[in-house]
Amino acid sequence: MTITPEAFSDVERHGLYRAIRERRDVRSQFLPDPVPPDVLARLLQAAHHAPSVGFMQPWDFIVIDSVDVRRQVHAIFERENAKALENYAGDQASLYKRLKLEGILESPLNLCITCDRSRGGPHVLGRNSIMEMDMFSVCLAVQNLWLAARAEGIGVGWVSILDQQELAATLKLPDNVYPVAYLCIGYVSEFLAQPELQAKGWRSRLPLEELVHGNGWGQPLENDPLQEALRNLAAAA
Ligand SMILES: Cc1cc2c(cc1C)N(C[C@H](O)[C@H](O)[C@H](O)COP(=O)(O)O)c1[nH]c(=O)[nH]c(=O)c1N2
Repeated sequence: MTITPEAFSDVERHGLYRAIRERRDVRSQFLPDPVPPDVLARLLQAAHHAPSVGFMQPWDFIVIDSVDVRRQVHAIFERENAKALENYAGDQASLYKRLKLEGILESPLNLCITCDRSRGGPHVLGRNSIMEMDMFSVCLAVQNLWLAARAEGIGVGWVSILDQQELAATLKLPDNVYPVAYLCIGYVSEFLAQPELQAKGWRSRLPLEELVHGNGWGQPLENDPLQEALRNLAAAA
């Protein structure tokens, strides 16, 4: 069975681009309202429909609603965040201290998306040369869930300031299972119009036209109609 390749309607297309544009990493705006099971099931299904190397589907989803487990993860965050702060000095350190970088306890639900590196046996189609392809596949599942959540009005925040081994022990992961993404999930009071790190002056979005190269690193696209189209898009934004 196939599906005809006709384009999405304007409304559908705009909806997809809107979800991409208005998706945010949420830390500060979580509401305590629970995520209904049918909505969570849709988000998990969106994640499960991500592409994966050799159709490996290396992900598992650990749904964490226990406050006790979340407190343990939060304690790991606090230790790791204190270490991360040591990388900065002066004004940058003061700004780093003021950043809110997780919503582990404020969000009603945490979700860990893992990568089972041995799923489907040792030889995975497409993972023969680059072993990390299974991890990249899990990242695509994360992004699917993140975008679907935005369309449902639900915020997602990725917390990576965590010791991976301590997190794996807390979640009782087997040796072959790697915790790729620790996510905080819940309805929000608002979605910020721009990334929180940009709003707080940490870092800004880079101009897309400076990141598009022609035929090799650093090769210009000058006079290329694509360069022109990129500039037009930036001007319209
Ligand atoms: C792999 C990975 C890991 C992290 C993140 C993202 C990704 C992709 N981000 C969120 C990140 O800061 C955010 O995506 C950017 O600042 C851009 O903002 P928007 O996602 O567009 O709102 C993130 N944010 C945070 O507050 N604490 C964290 O530990 C992390 N870790």
